[in-house]
Amino acid sequence: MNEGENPAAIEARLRAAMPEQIERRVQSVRLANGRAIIVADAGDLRPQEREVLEVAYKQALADLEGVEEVRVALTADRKRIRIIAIGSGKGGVGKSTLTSNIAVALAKSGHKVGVIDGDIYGPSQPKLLATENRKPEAQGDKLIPLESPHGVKVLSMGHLVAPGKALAWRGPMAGKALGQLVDADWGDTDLLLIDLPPGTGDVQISMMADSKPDGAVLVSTPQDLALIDAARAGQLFEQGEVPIIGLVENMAGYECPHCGEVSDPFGHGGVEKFAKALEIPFLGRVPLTLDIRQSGDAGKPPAASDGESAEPFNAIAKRLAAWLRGEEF
Ligand SMILES: Nc1ncnc2c1ncn2[C@@H]1O[C@H](COP(=O)(O)OP(=O)(O)OP(=O)(O)O)[C@@H](O)[C@H]1O
Repeated sequence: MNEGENPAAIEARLRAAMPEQIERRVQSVRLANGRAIIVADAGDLRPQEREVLEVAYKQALADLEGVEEVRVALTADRKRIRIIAIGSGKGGVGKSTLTSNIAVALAKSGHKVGVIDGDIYGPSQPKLLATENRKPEAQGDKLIPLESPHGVKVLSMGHLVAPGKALAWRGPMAGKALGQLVDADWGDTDLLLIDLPPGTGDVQISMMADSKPDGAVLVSTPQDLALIDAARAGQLFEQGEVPIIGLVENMAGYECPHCGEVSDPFGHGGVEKFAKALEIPFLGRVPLTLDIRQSGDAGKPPAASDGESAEPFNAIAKRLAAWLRGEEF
C-alpha cells in the first residue's frame, strides 16, 4: 500500500482491480491491517451464485499490494428503489419533457435517478436525454441502463426497438416490455421516474399491478379537456391504490419573445384550482417557452442549466424530494 494513500484512493484502487460485473455490486470496500473487507449486494442471487461471487472477489484482490486477506460480507437486502409514475390522461401535454427535467433536477440535488420511458409506442426519452442511437447491453437476463450526459440513467423501448416496430404490439406484450425495463440492473439508483404513455389503457394497468409505484404525478395543461383526462388518469391511480403526489401545470403562460406580452394559449391557473377542488397537492407550474421546446429537441434539458429556465423544474423537484422524505410541501 502506498504510504499516505487515503481511504477513498484505497477504495478506488481495490474497486479498479475487480471485473465490472462484480464491482457494481460493491456497497463498500476498505483495507485495514492487510485485511480487505468487501460488503456487496447479493440480494438477487441464489446460494450457489453467492459462493461464486465470493470466490470472484477473493481472486480479484488476492494479488494486490497490501492485501493479505480478503473478507466478503454479502447482504441479502437489496435496496428498494422507489418508483414515481408520471402520467397524464391526454397526450402531448409535456409529460416526457417534465419527466426528463425533473429527473435531472433531482439528480442535481444528489438523488440517484433513473428514467424509464414507458411510452412504448412513441418513446421520446432517447432524444430528451441525449441517448439516441445507443443500445443498452445486457448482463445475464438484465438490461444495463444507459448513462445520459446529465447524470441520469435511462432505459427506453426506443433504445431497443427500431422506430415504429412496437406500434404493432398489443397491450400485454407492451406491459411485459415495460416490466423488463423496470427489472433492469439499476445499480445504485434510488429513484425511478416512469414516463407513462398517455391514457388509461392496458400498459398503465399492468404496470400498476407488476411494479407498483410509490406515487404518481399528474401532468396537465390548463385546458379543460386535458384536465378532464387528468382526472381520469387520477382515478386509474386511485383504483390501483397508488397515492397521487400532486398535479403539475404545464404550458402555462407564453411570453412573446418580441413584445414581452404574456398570453395564456391554454388558459392559466386552471390546474391549481382543479387540484384544490380535488384536494390534490399542486406541485408547480411550467411556462410555455421556446427554450423548453428547443432544448428538449436538442437533448439538453433546461433543468441541467443554471439559468432561469431550470427554476420551475427545480421547484417541482424540491417538492417531490420533500414528499419522498415524508415531509409536507
Ligand atoms: N413547457 C413547454 N414549453 C414549450 N414546449 C413544451 C413544453 N412542454 C412540452 N413542450 C413540447 O411539447 C411537445 C410535447 O411534449 P412531450 O413529448 O413532453 O409531451 P408528452 O405528454 O410526453 O407527449 P406524448 O403523449 O406524445 O408522449 C414537445 O415538442 C415538447 O418539446
